[in-house]
Amino acid sequence: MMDINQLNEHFGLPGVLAFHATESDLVRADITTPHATATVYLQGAHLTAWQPAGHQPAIFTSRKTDLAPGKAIRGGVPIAFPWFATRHDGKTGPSHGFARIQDWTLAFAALAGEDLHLTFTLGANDLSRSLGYDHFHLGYQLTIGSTLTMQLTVANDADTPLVFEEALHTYYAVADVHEIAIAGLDGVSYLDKVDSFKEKVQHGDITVTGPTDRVYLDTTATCTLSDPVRKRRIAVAKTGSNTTVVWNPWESGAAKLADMDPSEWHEFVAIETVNAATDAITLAPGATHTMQARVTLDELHG
Ligand SMILES: O=P(O)(O)OC[C@H]1O[C@@H](O)[C@H](O)[C@@H](O)[C@@H]1O
Repeated sequence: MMDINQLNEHFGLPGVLAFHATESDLVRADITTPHATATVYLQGAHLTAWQPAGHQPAIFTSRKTDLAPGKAIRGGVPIAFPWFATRHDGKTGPSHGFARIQDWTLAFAALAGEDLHLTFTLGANDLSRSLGYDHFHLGYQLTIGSTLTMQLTVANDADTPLVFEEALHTYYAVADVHEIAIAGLDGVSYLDKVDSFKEKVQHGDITVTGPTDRVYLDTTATCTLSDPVRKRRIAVAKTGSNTTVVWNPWESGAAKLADMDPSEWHEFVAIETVNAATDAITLAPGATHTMQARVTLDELHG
C-alpha cells in the first residue's frame, strides 16, 4: 500500500484531493470539488461525508465511530461483500463481510469536468482467504459532485460460480427520523427482520415509528426520502440491484451499538442498495456484475 506521501504525489490534486493519516493510521482522502465536499477512507473505500454546495451534509457518520484498522466505521457508506449482515452458510465471519474492514487500493483519481472520479480495487488477501474467498476482485468507482454515484463491480476469477451478497449500506442524514417519509416501495414485499423475518407487503410510503430493519426484495425502484424539516428530498436511483434495505435501530437498537451515541439514532435512516437473500448473485466463472446507486438532492416544496 502506498504511504501518504506517495498517495499525495501520485493522486493528489491541489485544492481538490489530499490524503491525510489519522491518529490511528487510517488513510483519509479529503475532497473539495467545485460543487461538493466529501471524505473517503481507504479502509473499506468508505465514504463518510458528502455535502453538495448549498446543502447540509447528506451522509451521516457517527461522532462515536471507531476509526481504527480492521474496525467497521459506523455510518457513511459501508460496502458489504460477500455477504449481507450475518453469514448464512453456518460459518463465522464479520458482519456484512470483509470488504468494509480491508484497505482498498486507489487505482485512479481525476477531476473530470466538475466531478471527482475515484476508482478503488480490492482483491483476495489473507483475511478473505481465511474466510474461503480467494478468486475474485472488486472495483469501486465513486463520482463525487453535486450528484454522488457509487458503482461496485464484482469479478469472478475462479473456475467455479461465485455466490455473493453485496450492499452499498448508505446512512442518509436527516433532521429527525420521526418526520421523514420514503416513497418508491409501495406494493413491494419485504422480510421484516424485527418481526422474525416475516414476509410482508409495503403499503404506501415508509415512515419510521420503531425499530426498522426491512429487506425489500425484487425491486429496482428509485427511493425518494423526504425530509420536511430540512426541506429537502434525497433520491436514490439504482441499477444492478434487486434488493433495497431500510434500517433504523431506534433507541433500543442504538443502545446496543457501542459506536453510536445514544442521541444519534434519529439523525439518520439507512436506505441500502443491495443484492441479498433470494436476490443473491450467482456469478459464472470469468463473469462480472455491476451495481450502481446514484444519489441526488433537491429542495422539497410545499
Ligand atoms: O452493525 P452493523 O454490522 O454495521 O449492521 C447494521 C445493520 O445493517 C443493516 O443493513 C442490517 O439489516 C441490520 O440487521 C444491521 O443491524
